[in-house]
Amino acid sequence: MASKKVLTLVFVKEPGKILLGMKKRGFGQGRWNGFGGKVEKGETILEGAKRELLEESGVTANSLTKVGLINFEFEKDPVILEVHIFKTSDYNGSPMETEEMRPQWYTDDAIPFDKMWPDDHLWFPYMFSNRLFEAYFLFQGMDVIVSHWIKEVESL
Ligand SMILES: Cc1cc(-c2ccco2)c2oc(N)nc2c1
Repeated sequence: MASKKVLTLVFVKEPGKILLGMKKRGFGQGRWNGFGGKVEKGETILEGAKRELLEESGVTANSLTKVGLINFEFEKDPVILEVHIFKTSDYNGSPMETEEMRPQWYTDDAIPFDKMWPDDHLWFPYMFSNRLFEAYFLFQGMDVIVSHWIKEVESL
């Protein structure tokens, strides 16, 4: 019986650069990613996204813009990850290292895709060109994408 786990990812943007975090432990450890995690009972997806960004980077988002919605599935695993992706350039605070993440700014033309999840280079162009998207990725283990689709949508 398939079940869903709702997660968030937030990318902080400045003109020409993006804030990424090196995941120091747990799921996705050793990869650069946006900031995020589980949405807890009693909070909205937006509240969860803001909370995880603050917990993981010390940055407070004043507003978030929807970027996309991705469903990730792993072979032989009934739990589908429903990941809601946001970006912000309206925030307070300077990024700081936490137990979970080591933040670092990257210029948009030098994103370390070789040290990120293998799906990122496929949907980052939608984020950078402000095209709302939905996507699905089927993983075999943590490194191999067996199949995927991405489609631009008018609303999420
Ligand atoms: C399978 C997978 C999971 C995540 C994830 C976990 C928590 C939030 O997102 C990813 O994030 C990115 N960029 N690719 C990802 C692939």
